[in-house]
Amino acid sequence: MKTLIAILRLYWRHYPGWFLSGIGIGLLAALASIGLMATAGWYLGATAMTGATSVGTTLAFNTIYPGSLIRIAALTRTFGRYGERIVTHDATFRFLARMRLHVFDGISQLSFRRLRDFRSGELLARLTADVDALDGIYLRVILPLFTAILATLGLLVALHGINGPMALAIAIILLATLIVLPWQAARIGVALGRRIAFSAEALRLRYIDLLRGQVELIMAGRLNDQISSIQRAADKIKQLQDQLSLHDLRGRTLISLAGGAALVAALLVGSWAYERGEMSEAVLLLSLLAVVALIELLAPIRRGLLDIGRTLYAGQRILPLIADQAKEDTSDLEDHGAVRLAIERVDFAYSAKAAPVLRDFSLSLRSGEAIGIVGSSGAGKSTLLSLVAGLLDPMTGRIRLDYEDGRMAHLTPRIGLLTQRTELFRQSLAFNLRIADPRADTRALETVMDEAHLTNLLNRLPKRLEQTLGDDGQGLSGGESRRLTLARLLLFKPDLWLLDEATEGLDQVTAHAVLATLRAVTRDKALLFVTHKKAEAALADRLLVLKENEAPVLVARADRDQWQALLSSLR
Ligand SMILES: Nc1ncnc2c1ncn2[C@@H]1O[C@H](COP(=O)(O)OP(=O)(O)OP(=O)(O)O)[C@@H](O)[C@H]1O
Repeated sequence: MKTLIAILRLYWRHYPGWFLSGIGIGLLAALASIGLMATAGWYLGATAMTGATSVGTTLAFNTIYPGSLIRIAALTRTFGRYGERIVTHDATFRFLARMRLHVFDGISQLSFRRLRDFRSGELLARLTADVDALDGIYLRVILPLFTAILATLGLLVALHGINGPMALAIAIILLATLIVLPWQAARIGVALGRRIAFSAEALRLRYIDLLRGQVELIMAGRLNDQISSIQRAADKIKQLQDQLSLHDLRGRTLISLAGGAALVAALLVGSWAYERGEMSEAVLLLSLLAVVALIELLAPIRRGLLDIGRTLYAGQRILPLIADQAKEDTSDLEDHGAVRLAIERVDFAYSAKAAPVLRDFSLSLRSGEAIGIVGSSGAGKSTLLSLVAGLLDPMTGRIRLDYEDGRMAHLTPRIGLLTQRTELFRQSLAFNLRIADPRADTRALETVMDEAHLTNLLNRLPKRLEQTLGDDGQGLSGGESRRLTLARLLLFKPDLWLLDEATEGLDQVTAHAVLATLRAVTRDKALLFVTHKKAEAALADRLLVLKENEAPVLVARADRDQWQALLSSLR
C-alpha cells in the first residue's frame, strides 16, 4: 500500500492536471455510454408501447428529442473514449519518461560501493522493465476504478430518483461487487505478480550471464546447464501466467454473475413497481439497460488489479533510487575560484570483515598545491583517490571540498579523476570529448587534443573528430585512450585534479610532454596524484607516503634531505 501511495504521489506531483482530466473524460465517456443504453432502452420501450396502444386510437410520440439524445450520447461516448485514451496515455508516457530520468539520476548518484552490489543487467532492468511496469497503476487500476465507482454512484443516485427500492437492490449487489472483487483480485495480483516479476528478473539475468560468459560456459562444458536453467525460468513464468489467466477468467465469470444478479434484482423490483403503477415500461427498460452498460465498466478493474503485483514490485525496486535531485549546475560558471579539500579523521575498509585500508586519516589541500601519493602496492593510494572523488564513502570521518569564496559555498566544485581504466564510448571522438563540455566547438576540441599530445592521432584519422571509436576505445592504443580521457579532463577544467599514475604506459618523450601540460594546467588548481615515478613525484609540493600497516608520512619539499631520499627511492 505504501508503494502504491508513493507512486501515485509522484504521479500527482508531476501531472495533477492530466491525472484529473483523464478521470474526468473517462467518467464522461462512461456516463455517455450508460446514457446511450438508457435512452435507447427508453426509446425502444416507448415506441413499442406506442405501437401497442395506438391501434384504433391516435397517440402522438415525439421521436426528435430521444433521437437527438441518442446521437449526442453516442458521439460523446466515441469522442470521450478517444479523448480519454489520448489524455491518459500521453500523461502516462510523460510520467514514464520523467521517471526514467529520475531513476537514471538516482543510479548516477549511487556510490561505487552501492553500484557494486548490483548484478550486471539489474540497473538496466530498473531503467527499462521496472519503469515500464509503472504504467499499470494509473491506466489499468486508478482510472477504471475511479470511473466505475463514480459512474456507479451517479447511476444509483439517478435510479434512486426513479425508484428507491430498485436503486437499493442494485446498490447492494453492485457495491458489494465493487468491494469484494477488486480486493480479491488485488490480493491474488500482488502475490502472483510479484512471483512473475521475480521469475522474469531471474530469466533476464540468466540470459545476460549466458551471453557474457558464453565462452567460459562452453569451455567448462556448462552451456547446457545454463540453457536448462533459462528454460526452467521461462517455464515458471508461463505456469504463473496461466494461473493469472485462470483467475482472470474466474473473475470475468463472477462479474457476469454479479451483473446478472443486479439485472434480475432490478427486473424483479422494477416489475413490482410497474405493477403498482409506479413506473412505466419505458422507464423500466431504461433502468435495466443502464445497469447492463454499467456492468461493462467493471471488467477492466479486475484485470488491472491482477497485474498490480508486477507494478508494486517494480515500484519497490525503483523508488529508493529516485532521490531528491536538487543539485546545483556549475556548467555555466567560467571562473571557479579556489577550493579547499579537507579529509578529516577518515576510516575506510572495503567490508566489515576486511582489514581497514585507511585509519584515522587526515589531509588538507588547497588550490595551487600539489600532493603526490607514493608507496607500496596495495597500500591504499587508489582507494584514497576514490574516496576523495566520492566513488567510495568513508566509514567514519568526513571529506569536504568547498570553494574558498563564501559566496560560492552553495556550489559543488568540479572534480576530475583520471584512473587506470578509461571509459570511452562507441561514438565519435567529438562525442567522447563533449561529454565534458557539450558546448565546446571544434577549435576547443582540437586545442585539448593538442594539449594532450594527440594531434598526430587526429591527423591520422580519416574523419578526424567525427571518427567513430570502438567499444572501450578499441582501435586506439592504451596510451592514446588515456590521453583522450586526459583531453576530456582538460575540457572539463576541474577545480580538483585526481590523477592515478597519469603517465603510466607512455614512452618517455610523451610522458614528459604530458607532464609539462599537466604542470601548466594544474598550476593554480588543487592536485592530488598517485605515482611510482620520480619525474612525476617532482611535480608535487608535498609527498604522502602510504605503506600497509604503517602510519602515513607527509614529506614537504622544504625538508630537503627526506625529499631527496624519497625521490631517489622512486624509478
Ligand atoms: N574493490 C575492492 N574490493 C575489496 N578490496 C579492495 C578493492 N580494491 C582494492 N582493495 C584492497 O584494498 C587495498 C588497497 O588497494 P588500492 O588499490 O587502493 O592500493 P594501491 O596502493 O593503489 O595499489 P597499487 O599501487 O597496486 O595500485 C588492497 O589490499 C586491495 O587488495
